[in-house]
Amino acid sequence: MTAIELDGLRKEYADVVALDGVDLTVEEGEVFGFLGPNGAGKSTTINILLDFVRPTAGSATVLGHDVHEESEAIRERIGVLPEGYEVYERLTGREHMEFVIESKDADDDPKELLERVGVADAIDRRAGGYSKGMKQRLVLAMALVGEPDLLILDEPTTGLDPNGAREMRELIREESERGATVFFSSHILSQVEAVCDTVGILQDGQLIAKDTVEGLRDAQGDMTMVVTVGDTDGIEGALDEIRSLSSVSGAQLDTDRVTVNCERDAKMSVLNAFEDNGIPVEDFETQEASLEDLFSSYTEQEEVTA
Ligand SMILES: Nc1ncnc2c1ncn2[C@@H]1O[C@H](COP(=O)(O)OP(=O)(O)OP(=O)(O)O)[C@@H](O)[C@H]1O
Repeated sequence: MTAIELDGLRKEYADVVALDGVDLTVEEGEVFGFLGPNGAGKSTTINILLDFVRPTAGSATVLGHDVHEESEAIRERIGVLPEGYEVYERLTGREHMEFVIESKDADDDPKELLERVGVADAIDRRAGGYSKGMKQRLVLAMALVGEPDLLILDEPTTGLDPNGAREMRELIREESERGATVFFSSHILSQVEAVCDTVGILQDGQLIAKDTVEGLRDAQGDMTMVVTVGDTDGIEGALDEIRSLSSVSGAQLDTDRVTVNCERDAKMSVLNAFEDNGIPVEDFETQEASLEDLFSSYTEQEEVTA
């Protein structure tokens, strides 16, 4: 069974098209990172999954259930950290947990879950006095109640300090190891890269890429090579030849290091071009595009072709 299935999902708000025909499948057990610039439609998608917002057209299922017709069945099996979550100011952390445990008919220990998110010390304090990050951790603990089959986390690391962000990554990994599917949106690409099996990039309401980070790199094709040369005499001739290779998009010399932007399979021809022109290669390293580079290259390409 698929964890999430979107089929031709469209959402219009007056004259704004927030989602423009999104097809997406997230398999059970996957850790899926949902990326996109501000206003791309990520929260709208999540709000449709949670039945907070109705789509204009298309359909969405979660764990095989229609998001609107069978929202109750879905609610029992998912855990959610929504955007703009709120806590009850007068209730303690423990009372929040007890409320969710009861409503989900679960038997979790409130303290244990609060320990997992690092706010067990404040278990008997009113949540109104929690800091922003503590509130977020509390809502996350509430999402973990009942070992949900699917966790939907909207920007889970916003508001967390670096330790909190690391703990969040660990928690996502633990939940995934338990067998849960995790679907989370984020702007913090390094976080996504560290934990996701698959990422989807949404832009202007359209899914413009869906792949593993490695797959996106392959599709993008480019990498950077930094070549250290033993001698720069006559290097201009070598650089001209390298720049004329169809698989090379640029080559720059800086003292004894040449930075070459090229396709991933061009490594040997670049190195040969140095040697053929009498320039000894002392060392070289390749730098893969980070998810950040891939993200900007995908979203900028779309802007150019739009
Ligand atoms: N209730 C609403 N009424 C009118 N327009 C809306 C509403 N909600 C969202 N939109 C519009 O739909 C588009 C998608 O917004 P959405 O919040 O889904 O994007 P997002 O990817 O979550 O952005 P961000 O990363 O900034 O949170 C935007 O143009 C936004 O202005």
